Amino acid sequence: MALDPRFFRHIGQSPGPGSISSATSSESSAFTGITSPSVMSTSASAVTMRSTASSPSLRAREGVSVAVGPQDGMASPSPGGNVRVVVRVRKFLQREIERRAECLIAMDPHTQMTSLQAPKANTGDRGKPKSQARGKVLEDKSFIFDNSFWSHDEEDDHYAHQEDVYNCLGEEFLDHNFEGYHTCIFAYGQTGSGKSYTMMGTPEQPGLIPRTCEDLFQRIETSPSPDISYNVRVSYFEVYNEHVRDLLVPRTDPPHYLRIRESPSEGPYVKDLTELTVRNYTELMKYMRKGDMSRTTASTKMNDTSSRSHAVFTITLKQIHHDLSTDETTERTARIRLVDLAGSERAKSTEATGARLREGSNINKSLTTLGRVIAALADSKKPRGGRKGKELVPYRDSILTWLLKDSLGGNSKTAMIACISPADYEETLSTLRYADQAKHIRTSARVNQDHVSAAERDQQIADMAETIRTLQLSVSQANANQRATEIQDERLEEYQQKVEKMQRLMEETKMVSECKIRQLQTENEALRMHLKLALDSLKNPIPPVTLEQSRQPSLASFVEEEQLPTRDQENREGSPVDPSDSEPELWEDDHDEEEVETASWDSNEQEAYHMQERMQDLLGDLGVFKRKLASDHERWRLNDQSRTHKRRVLGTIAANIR
Ligand SMILES: Nc1ncnc2c1ncn2[C@@H]1O[C@H](COP(=O)(O)OP(=O)(O)OP(=O)(O)O)[C@@H](O)[C@H]1O
Repeated sequence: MALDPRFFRHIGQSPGPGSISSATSSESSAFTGITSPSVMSTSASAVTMRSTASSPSLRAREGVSVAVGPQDGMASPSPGGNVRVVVRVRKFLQREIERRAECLIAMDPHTQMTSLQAPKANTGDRGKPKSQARGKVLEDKSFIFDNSFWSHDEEDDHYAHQEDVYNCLGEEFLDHNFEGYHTCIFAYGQTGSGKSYTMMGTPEQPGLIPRTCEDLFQRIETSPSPDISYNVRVSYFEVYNEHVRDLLVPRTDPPHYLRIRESPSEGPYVKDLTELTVRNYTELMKYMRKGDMSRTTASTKMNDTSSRSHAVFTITLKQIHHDLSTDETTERTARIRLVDLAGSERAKSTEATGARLREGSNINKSLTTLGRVIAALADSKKPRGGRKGKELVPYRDSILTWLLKDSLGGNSKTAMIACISPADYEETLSTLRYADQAKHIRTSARVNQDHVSAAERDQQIADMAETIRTLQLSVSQANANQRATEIQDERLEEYQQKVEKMQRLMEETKMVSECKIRQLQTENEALRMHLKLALDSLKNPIPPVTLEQSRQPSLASFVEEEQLPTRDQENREGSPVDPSDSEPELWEDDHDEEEVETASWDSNEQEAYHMQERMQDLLGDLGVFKRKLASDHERWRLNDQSRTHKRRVLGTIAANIR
């Protein structure tokens, strides 16, 4: 570990204490890049090898001048460096022990060589180095990397613990961050090969990310210069099924995905990504764990807690140094990107179906693109500077490569940790080939430093104050507009409620009216019938049958007798009529009957007449009622039209307001 030499020079002090992470951590280990005791003992050849790989570590240590680079307010240039590539093999997992898997990996701590042995066809074939698989000849392969971390058997001397990986790689990269470089460390490998273990680790065995965070705050807290102030911010996102999701905000259903934008100075970035300022290690870890919990993982046949997404944890370190004597400020910004990629997987091995299968195919797709990007960047014969060259690197073919564009081939010191399983020939060979290609990638890291004079700073402050004022104005304007919109919305809602209520009322009234009409129509019909019957019976009176029988002869006799008295009178004209001979009773009776009949006719006629009069009145009333109903209907129809019109107008107002 080393603190920024420029700052030490400024205050004339030596670097602070070493990393708290490891007792084996020391300047010598950082120089050699080898920290486990056994590896340290064989450091000579390793040093030679890493020197030729032009690792960022050596450049940074030699390049103290970088830290005191040009004071012109521009980022200082630095020669390009190759991507640093390390490989780590894990121990056997339970399922591999159970199937008595054979370890196909060997690592030489002297040369940092990783060898992959072809699997034997059967146990009797021990001597034969070659075997056949699907028509292909499987051969032993060897690769040399910047570091080969042997984490297979803890009993071995050169076993690499979590802290060894950090001391060898993480610590050195943190040095670069304090020097003002952007860095990126990403773990690559097949599913279940140990990427998350290396990057995150477990609470008992913390990985590279927590160790980097811890060391970062250790360095800040023990910073010897009071003139330097630090600002640390973190963000954490995942790329899942080709979508970006913020891991520092609670999960939502449906998930909220973020968009990617590109700025001319910063390259591609995630828009609206949460970036939190952190003051200490505890706070930072809290956010990291929160993000970790939110990350998409699932159990597969190959790994109980398989990461189904690529996770990108970013720490932005800003160092502001103010020189009291000149009243000048120097700002250094470094971005520490720590990436835990999802593992490549074979559907056949994972036996995934449904969502898992879809995830797996998306993971493979983006990793294939990463492979093509690495291949394009590693092919030094192809020009990369011009327009033509840019088009050759397929960054945009996946979200992952698009977002890592700067880290893979731009302003960053980058390391790849290739994680391999000890007993999977084909997958391991593929990973080692990827890693081998990545060694050839050269990035163009530069110190991100801004030098600001007192006058420039004052101008910046004035500009910022102006921007803040404008923003405040637009915020208050927006607030006012929002309030007005809210009031309009409330009114609109109120009005709509009233309209609905009115509509309901009218519908109810209409129903009652319809019911009344039906009743009146029935009554009217009944009255019509009644009247018709009454008139019919008046016009054609039909006497009751009994009355008809008794009254028929009497009527006949009545007619006869009506004529008789005339003759009798004629006969009796000369002779006195015996009053006793006359039939006065009969005459009286007949006369009474006639009178009764006439009276009854009169009263029936009267009754019919009254009834007719009443019917006329009722029909008249009905006509009035019908006319009233028709006018009510017309009124409602007009109201309905005006309501529709009002609604339309209000709708247009609301839409205009929004
Ligand atoms: N160096 C190691 N030492 C001990 N255990 C390890 C080591 N590396 C990996 N493991 C164990 O192997 C298993 C798989 O590791 P891990 O989850 O890190 O794989 P991965 O590459 O991240 O997988 P995926 O891509 O599916 O997420 C875990 O149980 C982990 O604890």
